[in-house]
Amino acid sequence: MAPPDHTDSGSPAYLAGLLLRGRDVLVAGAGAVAERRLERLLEVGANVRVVAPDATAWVAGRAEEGALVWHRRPVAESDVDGAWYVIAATDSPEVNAAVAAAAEARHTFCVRCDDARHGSAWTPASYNVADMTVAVIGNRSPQRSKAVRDAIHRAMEEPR
Ligand SMILES: C[C@@]1(CC(=O)O)c2cc3[nH]c(cc4nc(cc5[nH]c(cc(n2)[C@H]1CCC(=O)O)[C@@](C)(CC(=O)O)[C@@H]5CCC(=O)O)C(CC(=O)O)=C4CCC(=O)O)c(CCC(=O)O)c3CC(=O)O
Ligand SMILES: NC(=O)C1=CN([C@@H]2O[C@H](COP(=O)(O)OP(=O)(O)OC[C@H]3O[C@@H](n4cnc5c(N)ncnc54)[C@H](O)[C@@H]3O)[C@@H](O)[C@H]2O)C=CC1
Repeated sequence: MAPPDHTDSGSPAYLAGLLLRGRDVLVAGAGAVAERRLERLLEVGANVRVVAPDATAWVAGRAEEGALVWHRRPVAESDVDGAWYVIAATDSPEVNAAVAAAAEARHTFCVRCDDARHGSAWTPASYNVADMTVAVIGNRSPQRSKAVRDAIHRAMEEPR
């Protein structure tokens, strides 16, 4: 089910703060995009399973030290079983579509990195400081969200 393209106010995404500590998260694909999202998932303590034939050196390193589990093979629909949250970040639109469909069938939120409208969650541009996270989300406008996030970051650092 595709989200609406726009609303009368704000992003079409409903922002929620997911508490993923100790919860199972599936990341399909282990390239640059997956890596960017994995950093934060590990910071918040999610139990991450990565499924991908190849991974970046950073992902392989985190797997080696036990920070996440890396299954070195193509993803299967059954990998979605048990996950609270899914990121479909392979470089194959067909594979991402199959992962997103498996997540939809299980009522599990899924970010589809190649075709956001056919996923059920989006990743904000974020910034973390002490016990505070700033997250900005637009309407498939990551560059604009990044710019707003950076502006907020600068404002937070200005002396009062
Ligand atoms: C909708 C969303 C869904 C989601 O993936 O979660 C989405 C979708 C898509 N992004 C695409 C492209 C790029 N996205 C980035 C970067 C970021 N993308 C992020 C979020 C989101 N991206 C979600 C909500 C965004 C919003 O607020 O509106 C950020 C903020 C967060 C993060 O990724 O961690 C992060 C900045 C992180 C930071 O710097 O902190 C770059 C690189 C860059 O900018 O450096 C590029 C390549 C250059 C370009 O095209 O701009 C494509 C086309 C893919 C294709 O070609 O196949 C799609 C697909 C589509 O729109 O359907
Ligand atoms: N949403 C966003 O912010 C952005 C999204 N993209 C999209 O994300 C996709 C991925 O980008 P990158 O990480 O740069 O690609 P990449 O080429 O660096 O990595 C692709 C990953 O997918 C894995 N993979 C391939 N087939 C698979 C399968 N059957 N099962 C499991 N894993 C499989 C590969 O092993 C590899 O780890 C791009 O093709 C593009 O469509 C690109 C830039 C930003």
